[in-house]
Amino acid sequence: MLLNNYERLKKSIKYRDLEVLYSCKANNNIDILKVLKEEGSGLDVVSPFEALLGVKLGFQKDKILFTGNNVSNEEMKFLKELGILINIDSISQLKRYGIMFPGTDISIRINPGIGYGHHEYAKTGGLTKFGIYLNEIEAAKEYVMKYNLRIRGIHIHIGSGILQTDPYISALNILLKIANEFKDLEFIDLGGGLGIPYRPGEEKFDLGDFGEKVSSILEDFSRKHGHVKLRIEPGRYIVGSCGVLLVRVVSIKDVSLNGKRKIFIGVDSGMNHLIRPSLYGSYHEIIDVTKASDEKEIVADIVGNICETGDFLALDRPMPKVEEGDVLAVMDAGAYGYSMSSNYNLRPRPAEIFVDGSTAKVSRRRETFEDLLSTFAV
Ligand SMILES: Cc1ncc(COP(=O)(O)O)c(C=O)c1O
Ligand SMILES: N[C@@H](CCCC[NH3+])C(=O)O
Repeated sequence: MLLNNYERLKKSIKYRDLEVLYSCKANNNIDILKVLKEEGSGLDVVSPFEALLGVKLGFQKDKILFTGNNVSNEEMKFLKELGILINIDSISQLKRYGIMFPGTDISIRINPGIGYGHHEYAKTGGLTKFGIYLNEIEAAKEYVMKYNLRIRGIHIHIGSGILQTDPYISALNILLKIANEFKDLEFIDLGGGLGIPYRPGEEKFDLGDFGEKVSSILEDFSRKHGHVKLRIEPGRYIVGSCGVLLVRVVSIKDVSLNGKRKIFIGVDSGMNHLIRPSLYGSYHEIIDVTKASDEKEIVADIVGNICETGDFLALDRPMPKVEEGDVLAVMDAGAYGYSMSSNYNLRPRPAEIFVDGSTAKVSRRRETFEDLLSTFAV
């Protein structure tokens, strides 16, 4: 499934010079990273350790791009020493970079003024903290001249969980207008954000339409202004459908108050392992894999073991008659699941199992109490 998603996306864009930089914030499972590296993928990284991990795993350095936000001078120094290109996110960062590393290469993240995403929090274009705004470009050019910097690429990333092509085309057109103002650009980076259907019956992203439109715009641009490489930075699209979170039902509460009945299916996991439902109200399909039939008989909230009322994996969900001890599979948990998990309530994270055909291996072992204790100054 992983390779299918990767290949399908790559093949949909016919433009002759395409580079895919997998966005490893979606899922940093080491076996996934190894597979994608073997396929020739590059890496979109957003923190010094993501960059270091990419280098340690053997990703080509010139295929790793660091797109940080509120980046400190210490972090920039670390990345420069590692040999990773920095995609500059603000005028402040550009100025500080120029003083520290005059005469070197950069890329620039532009905020095209429009943002899209599956939730307000998943929009990164528009009035957000991300990127250099269109009305800051003149100032950016001045710093580029002053510090003799070379802009190798320009970049946008307008948001995450986008299911239509149009937002990409609007943003790309804005970016390409600006591209004319920079000489000898090596790449145009369209960012990531391609969505996947989470709900039954939800429409898929029309990859054919996306690929065709993006390719034709880029071909046209290259003909008029000289050749540029196209980069994209998908995360969710590649890994979202590949992951399943397995949880066990430990306790069922069937109660009523003021005439309203409520069934709580309590599991041994929660927002500490998959925060998307609590944070964005996101929907994940949940299947009782212990039951032979999926016939819906009850409506229940599927809740975790964390001390927060907002700790749920699903609300008012039609389910079969789940029993204590059953295992539930929370589907499409491959993107922003483990990578957004935490030790809240001092609960260890689960293991990660990498399944390849009929073989399975532990990619990351389950955390222990000793792991949690190891950072305490006891
Ligand atoms: C700069 C950048 N590129 C790529 C991505 C990947 O996004 P997605 O997983 O939605 O494809 C993100 C995350 O939103 C990002 O911040
Ligand atoms: N973490 C998000 C989206 C934001 C991605 C990072 N900018 C999700 O689960 O959908």
